[in-house]
Amino acid sequence: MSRHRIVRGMDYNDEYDGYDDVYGHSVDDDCVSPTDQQWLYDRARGQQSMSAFIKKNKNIEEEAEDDDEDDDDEAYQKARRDSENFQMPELDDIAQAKLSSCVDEVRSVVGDAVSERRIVETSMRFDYDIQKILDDILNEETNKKEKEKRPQKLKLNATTPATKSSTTPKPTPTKITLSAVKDARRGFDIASPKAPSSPNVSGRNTPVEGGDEAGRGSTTIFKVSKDQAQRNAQQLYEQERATQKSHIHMIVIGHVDAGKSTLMGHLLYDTGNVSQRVMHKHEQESKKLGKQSFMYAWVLDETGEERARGITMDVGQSRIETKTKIVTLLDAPGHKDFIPNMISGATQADVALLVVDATRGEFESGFELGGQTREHAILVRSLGVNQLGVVINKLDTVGWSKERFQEIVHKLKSFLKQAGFKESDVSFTPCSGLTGENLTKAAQEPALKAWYEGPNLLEVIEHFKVPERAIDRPLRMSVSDIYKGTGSGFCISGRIETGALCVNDKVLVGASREQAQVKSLSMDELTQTSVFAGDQVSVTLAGIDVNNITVGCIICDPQMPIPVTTRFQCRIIVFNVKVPITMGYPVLLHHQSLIEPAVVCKLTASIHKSTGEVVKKKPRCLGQNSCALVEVETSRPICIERYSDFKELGRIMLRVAGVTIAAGMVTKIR
Ligand SMILES: Nc1nc2c(ncn2[C@@H]2O[C@H](COP(=O)(O)OP(=O)(O)OP(=O)(O)O)[C@@H](O)[C@H]2O)c(=O)[nH]1
Repeated sequence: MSRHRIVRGMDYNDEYDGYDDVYGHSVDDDCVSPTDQQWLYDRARGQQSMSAFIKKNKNIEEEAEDDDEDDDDEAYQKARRDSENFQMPELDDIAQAKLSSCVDEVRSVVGDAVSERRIVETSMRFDYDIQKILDDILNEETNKKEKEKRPQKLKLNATTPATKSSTTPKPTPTKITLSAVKDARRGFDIASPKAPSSPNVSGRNTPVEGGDEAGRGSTTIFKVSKDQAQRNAQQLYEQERATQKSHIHMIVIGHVDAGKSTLMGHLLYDTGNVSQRVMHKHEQESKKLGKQSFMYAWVLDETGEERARGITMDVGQSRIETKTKIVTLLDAPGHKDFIPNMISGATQADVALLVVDATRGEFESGFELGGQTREHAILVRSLGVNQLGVVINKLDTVGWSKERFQEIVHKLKSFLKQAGFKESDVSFTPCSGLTGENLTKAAQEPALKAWYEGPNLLEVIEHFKVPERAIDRPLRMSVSDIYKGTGSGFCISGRIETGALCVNDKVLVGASREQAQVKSLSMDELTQTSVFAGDQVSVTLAGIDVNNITVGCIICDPQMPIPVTTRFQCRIIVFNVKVPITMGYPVLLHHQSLIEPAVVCKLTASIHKSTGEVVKKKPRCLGQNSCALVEVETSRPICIERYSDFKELGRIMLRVAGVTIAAGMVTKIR
């Protein structure tokens, strides 16, 4: 009896409507089928693979673009640093050039502690005289008086005051050195956060009329403790974690029924992470329901509905310890209805295990006939996962056939290369999650032992490299869950993408820019005093209404806030579109755990996949397998980063009617 009776009972013609022309076509040994050409990147046709696309985008900032875009970029730089939707004044070309070089020069001295608006205003006021501008900015008292006297010449969006500084010693501009300025900045009397007039006033759940009134454009730099402001996160990390094992998050992906939960459940049991008593209970209970073959899957499929329906619906989480690592396992749902959950899980992952069912006909339906093997692999790669362990599972059903193993490896190798995985970062392991063959011990089954001498699954996991963590960057944490804690305040959970977070730290929450205080931190239910980039954590927050925080929002450093915007430019690769993308195309934007309705509001240019050169400015539409610069607009403000600034927060995915139509990287924030 199939575990997925209900799913299998579905009308797949309806279910996979829309996938026909993208997913489910074979990559043959030597050639790609004609329909695959629509979305796979065929080098033979002079087009670039996704790997090249992704590689290319790593240097996106350095790419030359057309003149219009250069102008836009100036605007972007300002908007990004100001962390608000600050509108640049309209100036003629010469004034614009003067202003730009002035802002850059001032910025190189004062760093990010001074708002963009402040620099622009001061630059214009002092007719681009650098010395006067620096003098003014670094002398708060003078600046304050000047500001009071002078009428507002620029039409600005936000109503909040610009950054204040009061106690900065007035340095002689000619003597300013970077270190001196840094010291001076530390002495700024940073304005305290303005208390919201009502808890809901600027909440993400309560969009406020007039956009910029919503507090997202605030230029206030919040006051934080000296300890928080001067913390050396890298040093703290080394002190606290030097003796601990490194930690990685591994997502387990693959087509529905490939055996992911069984494999992980068995692995957890074999590594001693599930007691015999619990396993016995699962065995007895699953037997009663005539579903004994799911007993290992039940370790991770914990909800009644998942067990009754026989499918994983949300990402199950558990952890194992290897000799050198702590590995958090994220068991993703395979069915296409739950891809949003799978995406949310994949955003937390460092590495992935792709499970395929070796059973004849089953591998083919997962890989070639509209299955999720392809989509999952492409999604995790687009989300930045570059190490992949492929598990050729259920090999017991084909008598441990070497030929079947090789056939599958061959087909997958070719596809994964085109999806952007480096050959050296991909491994293939024959296993049976049900029998436990080759999971934690070398192959025992004679038919497998006869031809396989490679690593078992645990060794594969052990050999994953730990990605570098951006610990010394400003704090960014994406919220994937919100729940009521045991004490006062409430809890959020999610991944620290960059930086560090300590108990008592002040943080800014999402697009509302409201401030909250960290009351407690925990990781795997253990209390912590500090957590770091790469950690999956629970945080108890105080000082903010629970209604003002939503899944998908970003928690950030009050002194280096994340940009908030409703419009950004991104470079996308189009996978599958029934109707070509035109201006006004409605999509669901996936960014970390955020799912937000959005519109493709501008088709800036079609670009060449290999060279990144503009092929056509302002194309009228984008078809399958095209690469383009587009602008996306959301109805509500969201927190987002440029890929070149924070690659962790600069990736997006566009989906329409349950189908992933494009993946991309944010290149500019408006
Ligand atoms: N013969 C055999 N059957 C297996 C193996 N692994 C899993 N199965 C069976 O395959 C079915 C599906 O297994 P699951 O572990 O639930 O599959 P899954 O990939 O987690 O399913 P979703 O998460 O819902 O996509 C169950 O009936 C399992 O007993 C295996 O190695 N060999």
